[in-house]
Amino acid sequence: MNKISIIGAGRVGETTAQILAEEELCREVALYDVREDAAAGIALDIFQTAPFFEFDCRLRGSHDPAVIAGSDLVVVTAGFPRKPGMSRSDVLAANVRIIDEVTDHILAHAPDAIVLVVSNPVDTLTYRIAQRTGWPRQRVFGQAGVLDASRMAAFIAEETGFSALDITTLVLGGHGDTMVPMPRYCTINGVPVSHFIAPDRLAAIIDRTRQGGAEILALRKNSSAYDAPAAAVAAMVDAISNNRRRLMPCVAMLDGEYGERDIAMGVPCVLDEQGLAQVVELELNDEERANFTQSAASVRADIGRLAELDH
Ligand SMILES: NC(=O)C1=CN([C@@H]2O[C@H](COP(=O)(O)OP(=O)(O)OC[C@H]3O[C@@H](n4cnc5c(N)ncnc54)[C@H](O)[C@@H]3O)[C@@H](O)[C@H]2O)C=CC1
Ligand SMILES: O=C([O-])CC(=O)C(=O)O
Repeated sequence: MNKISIIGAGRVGETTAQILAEEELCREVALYDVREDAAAGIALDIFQTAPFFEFDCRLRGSHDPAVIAGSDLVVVTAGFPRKPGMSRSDVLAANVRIIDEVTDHILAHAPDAIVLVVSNPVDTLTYRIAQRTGWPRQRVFGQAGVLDASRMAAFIAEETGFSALDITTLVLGGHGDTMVPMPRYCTINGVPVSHFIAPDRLAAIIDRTRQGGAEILALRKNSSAYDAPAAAVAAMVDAISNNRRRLMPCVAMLDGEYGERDIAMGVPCVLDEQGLAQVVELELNDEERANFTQSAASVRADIGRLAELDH
């Protein structure tokens, strides 16, 4: 991939830029932020790590949105993070204005790009960008489940003592308290986690996963999580940039899959160089189905607020 832009050079944006450059996932990373000179300073600072991390990817930052021109992929990390005690939905009204402005910059300067949305509430803002651009779901999708699954994997590694490398997890649904961890699909090198973890301990891990973002927020206090979120974004970018056809949970626009339509939420998808190549439909059991439906209802409540915010 030639050029990847990051809109919003805050904590998640900056950390993502560093990983994309270090891993040489493209030839150029462009950073755009409304804060005067901030993106330029961050790009320069990261480029000056090139001799240490041995990369020759270029970085450029600006408060002129034209810096994103010609991007193959745009990562959207602009917007307010929540503060302790808030839900992600509490920043919807503030962030939808930012996201609309950002979308117009993408339409104007990067009309052929794939858009990877990170800003919260990510399901609703992915939906918003899909609506405003009118682009197919293949090119507009969001990051949530890759991060949520990595948290669940960390908790399982702590609980069992097994290497995090051997743990596979899956989290679907909206990126909120109603997210849907899928223990039936969680294994340690193919062995179901239920073989190693008692039901009450597994229930506690599921609950902790649902609260994973709030746990970091409560500890960091001045910011929400950004190291693992940036790594999750970079993993998705790597799948796209290297045409890997990886199976990853993505915030995808649904068109009847899982019984839902006109909504964006987390489902397993195949990522390749075109973006979101395919939504994979799993057979859900009764409990998973009930949880997924409840999660869809909560995302839909936020999507319903978009119309009110337009007035
Ligand atoms: N989907 C996910 O899994 C995750 C989502 N997030 C979300 O990502 C967003 C960013 O989080 P942080 O980087 O921690 O916040 P931050 O406050 O460090 O950075 C946000 C950046 O957006 C910029 N910005 C604001 N309005 C803009 C505009 N109109 N155009 C361009 N840039 C603009 C700000 O100047 C700031 O630099 C938040 O909404 C947060 O909730 C964070 C972690 C995980
Ligand atoms: O918790 C937050 O607000 C940020 C986020 O989405 C996460 O870390 O999962």
